[in-house]
Amino acid sequence: MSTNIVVPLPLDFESVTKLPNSHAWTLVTTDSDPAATPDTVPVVDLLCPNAASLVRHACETCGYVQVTNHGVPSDLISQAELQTGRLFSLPTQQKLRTVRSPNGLTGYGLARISPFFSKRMWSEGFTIAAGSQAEHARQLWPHDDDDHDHRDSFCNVMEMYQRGMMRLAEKMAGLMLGSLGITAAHEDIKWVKPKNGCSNNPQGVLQLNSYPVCPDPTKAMGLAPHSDSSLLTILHQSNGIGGLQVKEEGIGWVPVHPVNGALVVFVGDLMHILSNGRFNNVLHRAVVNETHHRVSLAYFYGPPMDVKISPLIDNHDHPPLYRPVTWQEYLDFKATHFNEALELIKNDVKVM
Ligand SMILES: C=C1C[C@]23C[C@@]1(O)CC[C@H]2[C@@]12CCC[C@@](C)(C(=O)O1)[C@H]2[C@@H]3C(=O)O
Ligand SMILES: O=C(O)CCC(=O)C(=O)O
Ligand SMILES: [Fe+2]
Repeated sequence: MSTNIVVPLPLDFESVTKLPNSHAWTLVTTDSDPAATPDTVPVVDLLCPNAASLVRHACETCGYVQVTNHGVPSDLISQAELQTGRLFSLPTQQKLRTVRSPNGLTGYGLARISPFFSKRMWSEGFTIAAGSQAEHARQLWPHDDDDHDHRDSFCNVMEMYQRGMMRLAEKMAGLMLGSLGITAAHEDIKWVKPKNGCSNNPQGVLQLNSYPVCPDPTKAMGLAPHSDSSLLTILHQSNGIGGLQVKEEGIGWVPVHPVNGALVVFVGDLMHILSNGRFNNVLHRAVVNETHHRVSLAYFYGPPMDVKISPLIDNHDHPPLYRPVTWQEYLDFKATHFNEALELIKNDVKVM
């Protein structure tokens, strides 16, 4: 006997003129409170000689940093944003051909954290991993003629974008870990710089997010508060259209305005574990607006799926806070326990 699991689908946003009750959250403040502006916006030029210590400071305090001179061509980023906009502007029926299966990783659908909230989010997502763009593009554009061109340009751009992101992610991982005195020579993180032909490679997952224009942004939530499960996440957000916010201790939700040419790098849960709690896996969310369709491209970088991650800086004064975990195990905890996942892998603290 087969069980039919019903996957909740994103709304057909274009056909909606009034915020449905299913999507109405209790007041989401979208305006930035001037008092809630951080003292320093962490923007680091990666060509600057003291980039590593600036990155380290940002990771320890804010948990994110905006990087410039990152080496990813601006033209490639614009192309990827354009292709993302084009994908989400397809008719709903066409996007639904690639809908993510209940236990699947890739394809079109709601944010995975949706089941943890009683209200729906005002967004749709599309996940790409390990070359999945080719199969999805065939489903999205199945015909020859014009479809063929759309298919090719989508696949080429997404492939190049993932390659650029992987390169930058490796650079950022090296900088972050190096700033803590952990180098690639360390036995436990040899996979950060894999040798040619080595099969134990780091993994990348590309998540395309779309936040359609919303009739009542003060009551809608684009993407609910979460931290990322990755080691680090590289985010590009539409130029000039804000929406990303981070939670600052003692302040509240603070906007992260897009900086022209910069990419946002978040400390993920696995980096928080590796750094034995020193790097802040910052809580963040996305809010929506009434006039502009916003897209973002989030690249999640993590270790090879079967590699155990455990705190690398521990000493007598700071015993390891967490027990070893693979990315896959951690994603499974996250899928069942969401923001409590880290608690599940905490070592018992013995109170004397
Ligand atoms: C590698 C991954 C991180 C992610 C789960 C996923 O398997 C692919 C989508 C990612 C995403 C994007 C939106 C926020 C988030 C919490 C979610 O629901 O899906 C993240 C996941 C994560 O970091 O745990
Ligand atoms: O769209 C954004 O600004 C945030 C996206 C995000 O946090 C994510 O995809 O994990
Ligand atoms: Fe995120």
